Amino acid sequence: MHKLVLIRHGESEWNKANLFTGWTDVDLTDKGIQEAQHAGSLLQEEQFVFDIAYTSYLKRAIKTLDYVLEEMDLLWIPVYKTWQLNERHYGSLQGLSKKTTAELYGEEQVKLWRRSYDVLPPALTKDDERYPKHDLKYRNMDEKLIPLSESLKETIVRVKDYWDREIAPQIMSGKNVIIAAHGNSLRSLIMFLDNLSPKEIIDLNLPTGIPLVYNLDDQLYPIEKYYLGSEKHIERKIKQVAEPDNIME
Ligand SMILES: O=C(O)[C@H](O)COP(=O)(O)O
Repeated sequence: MHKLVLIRHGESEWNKANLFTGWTDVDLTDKGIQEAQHAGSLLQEEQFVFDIAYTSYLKRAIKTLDYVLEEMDLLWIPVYKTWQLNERHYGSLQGLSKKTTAELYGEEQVKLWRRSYDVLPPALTKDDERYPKHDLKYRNMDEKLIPLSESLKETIVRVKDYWDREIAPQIMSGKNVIIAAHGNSLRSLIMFLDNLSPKEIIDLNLPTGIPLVYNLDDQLYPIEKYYLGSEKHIERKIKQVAEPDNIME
């Protein structure tokens, strides 16, 4: 049996402000730091040990992983960063308030943008300052791969490609892996791990900073999965993510 742990980054500045974030590189809030540290201490208490870690190019996920590994005294393990684990690109919604967007376009439309499998958020144009090519991090990236907007469907393609090439072989070879990433890049991973349908994925919402543990068989099919932490607290956090009006605390 193989163990895999997924963790969505702790609360970010833009989670707190209720803004569409996507590839915008915003920092953790103090609460987000505490969530990450708490996740690390839970994993430590439960005697998890990791051999290798993966994260995105975005500091909210990178720092979450760092706080987790620091709590576990595992800062020395190899950490691989990739744009392929970045949050789904939210196109020209990035920077807009989720609440105001719902008032302008209606809650149904916002739910489609946020949770449907294949509805694309409105795209950026290449002269927009939010276009990733203007960001140093992506300067060596093949322009054909740089998104102007992504639905979950597109996000899954790049997450699955990285999973198949890099992560799955490490797990198969016996390594314990932790992945610190984002609400929708992790929903993508979960969609293919759990073999969810486009209808089933709509209702999956990931809380910030809570470790999700998978026990996988030799073919990497899930045998069991569970969140670490108090059930009531986790349910409340999931609800906040699911309902736009409750995202603000
Ligand atoms: O990019 C964002 O705004 C968040 O990380 C995820 O947002 P969502 O829960 O609205 O998809």
